[in-house]
Amino acid sequence: METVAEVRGLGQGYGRRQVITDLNLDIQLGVLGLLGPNGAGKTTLLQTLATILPPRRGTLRIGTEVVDSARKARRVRREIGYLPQHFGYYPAFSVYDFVRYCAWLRGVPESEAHAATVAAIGFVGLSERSDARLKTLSGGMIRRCGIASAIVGSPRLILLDEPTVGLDPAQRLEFRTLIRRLRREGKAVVLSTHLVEDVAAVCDRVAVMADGRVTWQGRPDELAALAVPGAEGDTALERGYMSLLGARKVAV
Ligand SMILES: Nc1ncnc2c1ncn2[C@@H]1O[C@H](COP(=O)(O)OP(=O)(O)OP(=O)(O)O)[C@@H](O)[C@H]1O
Repeated sequence: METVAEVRGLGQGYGRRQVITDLNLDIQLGVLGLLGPNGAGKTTLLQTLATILPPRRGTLRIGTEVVDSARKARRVRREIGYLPQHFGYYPAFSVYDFVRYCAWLRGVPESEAHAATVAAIGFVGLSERSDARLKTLSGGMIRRCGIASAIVGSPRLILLDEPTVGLDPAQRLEFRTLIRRLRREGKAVVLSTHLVEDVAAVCDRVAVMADGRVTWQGRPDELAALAVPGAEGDTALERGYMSLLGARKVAV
């Protein structure tokens, strides 16, 4: 399986605070779920992969490029789509304006920007609302718009930080359909979430983070198989995940 991004020995932090320590991760084609308790470092890792935070230690490789300078970060950014947990937008922008602006930020060439914008808006099913102002859209439509902004220009690596927060059940099902389509189109998607059901529904692999490290990696069925008798959780995957977290607490 082709590796789209690779992190080796990553150290990351804010000021004097160390948040990620010696983290190693390979990101391959398909959908990787990133699970972990609050504060584990998931957002910090996604921001590093998005080349927003330069690694303090270790290396980040995107495609064939080792990203060790601002110039190289700019070069690979075209290949990366990032949807932050709380993404900002101008409420007066239309859907089209917003996605086109994101295409410009990503460096999509001007000659391709219109077609790329129209395609991304079509992908998330918002073509008929293309001229609607963002302030008139529902929360679910705003999220879809955010996904359009992350995929415009067809990046290979798509990083989604808790994209289903606040969505109703029907919108979450729609979201899963979009993720499955991205997988079919040969993308590498990293999905940070607290919703184990989303991982069970769409992820090929799971990485569990705790205290700034990846503490477990494998397939969802392998995570489910870690469940110990009497483990908390409503689904097999939740029971496996809770057992892993419990085991970690005992081990520390
Ligand atoms: N800008 C910042 N300045 C200082 N500390 C930060 C900053 N951003 C995050 N942190 C700290 O870094 C640690 C990791 O945060 P991060 O947001 O990466 O975790 P997370 O796994 O995404 O958490 P959550 O599930 O709550 O979103 C936390 O202890 C957090 O308080």
